[in-house]
Amino acid sequence: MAKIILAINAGSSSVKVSVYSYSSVSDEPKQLAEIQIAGLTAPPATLKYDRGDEHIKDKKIDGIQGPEDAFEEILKHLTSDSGLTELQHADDIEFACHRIVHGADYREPTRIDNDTYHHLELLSDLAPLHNAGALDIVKAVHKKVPKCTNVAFFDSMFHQTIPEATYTYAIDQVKAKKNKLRKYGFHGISYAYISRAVSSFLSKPPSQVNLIALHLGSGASACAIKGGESLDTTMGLTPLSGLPGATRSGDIDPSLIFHYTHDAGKLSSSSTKELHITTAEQLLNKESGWKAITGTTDFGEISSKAEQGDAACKLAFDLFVDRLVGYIGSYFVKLDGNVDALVFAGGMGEKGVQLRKAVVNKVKCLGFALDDGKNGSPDDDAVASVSLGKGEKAVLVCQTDEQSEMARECVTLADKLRRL
Ligand SMILES: Nc1ncnc2c1ncn2[C@@H]1O[C@H](COP(=O)(O)OP(=O)(O)O)[C@@H](O)[C@H]1O
Ligand SMILES: CC(=O)OP(=O)(O)O
Ligand SMILES: [Mg+2]
Repeated sequence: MAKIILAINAGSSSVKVSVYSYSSVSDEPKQLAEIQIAGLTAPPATLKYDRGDEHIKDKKIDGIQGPEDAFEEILKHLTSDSGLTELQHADDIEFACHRIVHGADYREPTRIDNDTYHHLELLSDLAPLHNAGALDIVKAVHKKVPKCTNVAFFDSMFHQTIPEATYTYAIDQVKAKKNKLRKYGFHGISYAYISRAVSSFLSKPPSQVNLIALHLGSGASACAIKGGESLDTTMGLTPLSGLPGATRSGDIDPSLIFHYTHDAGKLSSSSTKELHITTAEQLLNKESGWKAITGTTDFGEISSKAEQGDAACKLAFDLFVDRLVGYIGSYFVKLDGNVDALVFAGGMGEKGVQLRKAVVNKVKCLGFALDDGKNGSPDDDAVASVSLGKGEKAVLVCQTDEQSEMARECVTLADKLRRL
């Protein structure tokens, strides 16, 4: 009988869940449905639901308080859809795969039992604004689907191959090791998907493919991928560093926080019993980025207003292009100029026509060039080329899919995860 996997992606502003079935561990999981609640930080949230090729629902939804609420609403929708015959009762779910942003030194997908749960809770201090929401969903699954096996997939896992000189911060090494202060890197589930999908598109094994990959969503990062493995990435100890995001500052001079507010080190009003965040973390993570410069977190809106001459939007747009081309240049050198493709992914990477144009224009000197026609409407496949011709290095758009990456890995590991 077919077994059901739920793959749950708790992002900073959305909860996305895909439903898969599989019969044996040698199967590719088959996607049955995809549902998401987005806009959690800018209510009212929106719910989108697709089953197979059918678009079932797209509506605004009130009263969603956070990720746990969003998940319960999603589960209710899935189990009450009579068209989704494979999932009529929550107990039909064998595995729930959870995207956990910070896994510190976890090196592989891990079954979540009581001990792992508490260990992950302790890690929340390293990613105070990310892990807590995902753990709330783990709790909700435990309550609503007690028979299913919860498995943690870590965003940080893909970056274990980053060399020591790259992941080390130039601070006291005893304190650094004791407190686990180093670059971890995130969006790794997405980069694993991108590396595999692009290698298959280029008809080469991942071990022979070098990429500069850009995951540009509410949180944005870049990654240098060498032979299918992470060589460097822009996020660090937490997802705050590197590129700016919807509400995140990205890299700043660390001294800036002492000039920003005298209360920077005090606990912020968002702190709760489980969550300890300072005013500085609150400001730089939640009240910076596009929201601070333009008043909106929607980069689509920022891009069109920038074109119409809105000064704040133009500043945000140009600032992002500036940071992006800086990292592309740096990673091009780190990869010795052997780059098979520059890959755009994530909401802004996939939909940001103007953004891709501005970035690729600036990195022409590295051998990248865009086909304006293809860039305006890329093919709807997992990977589409938007580059000019065969002479130039490839520029690709990848519709990254963290849920499918987790489900695929879960099927491969199913026997081991069940036995543990
Ligand atoms: N047409 C567009 N052009 C550029 N960016 C867009 C466009 N439409 C949506 N976006 C951006 O995509 C982001 C969402 O990306 P996504 O990867 O789904 O985010 P998340 O981090 O929540 O997973 C939105 O915050 C928005 O800024
Ligand atoms: C790691 C991270 O920033 O994730 P998201 O983009 O979902 O916020
Ligand atoms: Mg995301």
